[in-house]
Amino acid sequence: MDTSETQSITTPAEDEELVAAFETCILTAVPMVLRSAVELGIIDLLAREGGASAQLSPSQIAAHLGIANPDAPRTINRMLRLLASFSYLSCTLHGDQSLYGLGPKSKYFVSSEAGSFAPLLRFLQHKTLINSWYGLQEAVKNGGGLFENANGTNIFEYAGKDPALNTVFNNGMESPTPLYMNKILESYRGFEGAKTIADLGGGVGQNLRLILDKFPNLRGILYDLPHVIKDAPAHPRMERVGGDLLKSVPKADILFMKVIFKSSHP
Ligand SMILES: C[S@@+](CC[C@H](N)C(=O)[O-])C[C@H]1O[C@@H](n2cnc3c(N)ncnc32)[C@H](O)[C@@H]1O
Repeated sequence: MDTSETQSITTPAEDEELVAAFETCILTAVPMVLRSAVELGIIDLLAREGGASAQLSPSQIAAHLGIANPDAPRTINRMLRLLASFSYLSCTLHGDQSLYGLGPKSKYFVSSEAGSFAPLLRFLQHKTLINSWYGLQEAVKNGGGLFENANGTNIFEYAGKDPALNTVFNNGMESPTPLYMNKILESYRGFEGAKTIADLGGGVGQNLRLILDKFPNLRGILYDLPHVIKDAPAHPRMERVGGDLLKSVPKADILFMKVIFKSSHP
């Protein structure tokens, strides 16, 4: 048969759409696998032992982590192959052996004072939050909020009653902050000249501490719900005040709010 006369059934664009649609069905696996790789300590291990260019085999990874299960290297290989195919890790083939190292995106999930998305991933992939998504159709049909419908109250009140989730929530908000707040502080001039700033819904003070460190003449008020404020570390120019911003807010030259959204809808 003369292949030059073969008719294309689909266009290249349609082929891409088909692959993208199929990929969507398995996308859930990506943050789930990444979360497990973080929790197992694989991402930190690759940063520590693998360095910028060195790579480790699944067997070496299992040995470093002290995992005795003989099937673990096989499972780790499957996990890391998925993460490599989504550019989280690098992967090199040596014969039939795959070696893995940090990749373009995984550096943002390494534990670091300079900021990490790992705790945010841990929070957003928490069973309590994931479970709420199953109520989306119900919320569309009968109203209410996703989290409220599944858990009887909003995420903020719920965290106040569940200390473990409260910690996961606060860490999830705190840990990525330096990744973008330091960039904002390099160019934003709006804090200059002010004497006081109140961070409303400021979490455990992650943004405010960076702002105060950058502006030594500024004094700050960290304002959040009492169960959040009790875990906020001290800063010499920061007052920590527990309260409800829907009822009252402190007075200050600047009222700062970041990632605050309050809604009774999903
Ligand atoms: C998504 S977090 C953002 C934290 C911080 N602003 C940041 O950018 O990382 C929302 C914060 O708002 C706080 N919050 C929610 N409702 C509040 C209320 N009624 N009064 C005070 N704080 C509230 C939560 O406790 C939480 O710390």
